[in-house]
Amino acid sequence: MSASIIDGKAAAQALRDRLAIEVSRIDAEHSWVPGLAVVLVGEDPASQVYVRNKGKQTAEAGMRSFEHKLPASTSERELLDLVESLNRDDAVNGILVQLPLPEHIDAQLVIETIDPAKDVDGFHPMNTGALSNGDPTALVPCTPLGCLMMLREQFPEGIAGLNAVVVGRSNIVGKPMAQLLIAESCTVTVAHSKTRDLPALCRTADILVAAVGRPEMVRGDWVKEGAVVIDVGINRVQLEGQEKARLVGDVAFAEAAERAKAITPVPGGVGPMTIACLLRNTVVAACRQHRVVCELG
Ligand SMILES: Nc1nc(=O)c2c([nH]1)NC[C@@H]1CN(c3ccc(C(=O)N[C@@H](CCC(=O)O)C(=O)O)cc3)C=[N+]21
Repeated sequence: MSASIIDGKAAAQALRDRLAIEVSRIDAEHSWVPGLAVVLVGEDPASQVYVRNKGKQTAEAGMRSFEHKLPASTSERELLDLVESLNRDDAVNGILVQLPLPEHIDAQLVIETIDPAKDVDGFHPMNTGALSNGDPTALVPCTPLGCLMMLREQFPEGIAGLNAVVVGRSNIVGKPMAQLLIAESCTVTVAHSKTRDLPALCRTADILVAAVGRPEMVRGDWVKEGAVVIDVGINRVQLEGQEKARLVGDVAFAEAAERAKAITPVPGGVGPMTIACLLRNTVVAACRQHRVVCELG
């Protein structure tokens, strides 16, 4: 089998097109547009590029974008004060504080200070709890939500009853991905660094999600024939004798593509969908805050 390549860029564009239509409808009917605040502490160049892309795509969808760039020396108290002022700002419907934060700042405390109704990352315990309770009003973390949207497209007959293996148990991807798949009635196994015979476990997966942050760790012979493979990894690897770093996923793409039915590439797979889902969560959050109906499902 030779896999079809799941076009995350196109899927993200299609979602952003729907969002733009919804935003212009809201503007016409209610005279407001959703606003997203992104907070970046420190000057990590990769993070800066990523924040710039988010700002651009937010504006392209007709939404308001508020960027707050703070120096790495910002104190925890100053950051908490900013978050609290964004919580009170009616023009701000979604708040994202870019992670990781400098070591002198307690990231969990910052997350718990964000108003759960504006927590478009879905990292607040109120939202993680709601997701694990199967509460449809939970704001769901963007990366797993994007993965689920792409998975659904691959299975017109539905994913209920399929075996899903999630490799990685992080709070931002592995755990919420597992919760979403449980809610979809998959049979879910979460694997991690202590898992015994990971290759054999992965070979049981109809749906294989790799979210470990180790370049090309998942090999081709770990993939069941006809499986759908979602590669969440975005690893920058510096090749000898080459100037620019190359982006690779957590899956050895060429090998896996020989056995999978479909697979996401890196770049151009999960990453673009993550940003589109952030915008989607912002529109959904804004509609709830204004108590208007949102036509995004
Ligand atoms: N509070 C918080 N929420 C996040 O969602 C969050 C965060 N912090 N910190 C950083 C990570 C990273 N992340 C990415 C999203 C999209 C791409 C993306 O679009 N990548 C492109 C390639 C970009 C490139 O070329 O570098 C792609 O995969 O095609 C990458 C990385 C969200 N994160």
